[in-house]
Amino acid sequence: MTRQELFTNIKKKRSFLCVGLDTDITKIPSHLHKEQDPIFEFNKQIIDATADVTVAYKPNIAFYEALGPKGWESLQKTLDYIPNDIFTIADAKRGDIGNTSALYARAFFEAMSFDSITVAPYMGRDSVKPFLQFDGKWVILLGLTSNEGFADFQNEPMADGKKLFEKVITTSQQWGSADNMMYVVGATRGEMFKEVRALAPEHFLLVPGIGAQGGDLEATCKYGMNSQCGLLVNSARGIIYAGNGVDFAEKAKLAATDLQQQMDEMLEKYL
Ligand SMILES: O=c1ccn([C@@H]2O[C@H](COP(=O)(O)O)[C@@H](O)[C@H]2O)c(=O)[nH]1
Repeated sequence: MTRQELFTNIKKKRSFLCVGLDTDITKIPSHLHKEQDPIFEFNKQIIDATADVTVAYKPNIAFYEALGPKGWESLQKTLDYIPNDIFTIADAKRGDIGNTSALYARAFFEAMSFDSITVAPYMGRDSVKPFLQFDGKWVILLGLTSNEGFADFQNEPMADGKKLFEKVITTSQQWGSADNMMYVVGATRGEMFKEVRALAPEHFLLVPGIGAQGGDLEATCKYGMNSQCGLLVNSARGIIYAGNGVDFAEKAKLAATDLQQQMDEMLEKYL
């Protein structure tokens, strides 16, 4: 999917919502356990309930690989079920020496057909570039993460006075462009979106941290939105576990629609 197609979907749905499919077998409603593949059945119902207000789905791979081969099967079925016009993100946070990264890329872009993958940048250029060799696919580099520990390294000044996340964002622009690279910036980072936008005005940002982590949608949009919206805002637990009974999908739909309506207002205000 191209940047323009992503923006067209955002305008059409008045939404830049990314639903996180962080499906935990211990948290899904008990009535689903009688199904042959409870994880897929849960995801299927979540997708049916939220697809009309959603522009991206982001399964976090940990939730699937923790279940072994059966988890990978549920992931593949989920990916196949997501409508073609919705952007897919493998939140896998991969990255290794070049030949290994090349195989991670094949796993998620060829064996599975995700549109994008999250990549940890800290092994540098040869660990990231293999993911950028696939036409129409995207790398989403960790920039400024949503968790408390972001301050340990990402926000630390380096010898040249630049913070590590600034260095990641500027240097990585030599490897890819706004048409095949995005950055992860947490919704908990507030005004720091200004610093990110000064360095990457055109790139899309994947923004986790809304909902369960208490991130701020208004600040994210005020400081982070660009002329093509430039934001994919993720919520997982806040949507998929909005309910825990037989009506879990309806509750998820309400939570997703509530967020979409706030996004509609943000688009009106800041785009
Ligand atoms: O900085 C980051 C990077 C990734 N994540 C991931 O996003 C979701 C957030 O889930 P919620 O339930 O909406 O909190 C999850 O998959 C994280 O691994 C992040 O939170 N922060």
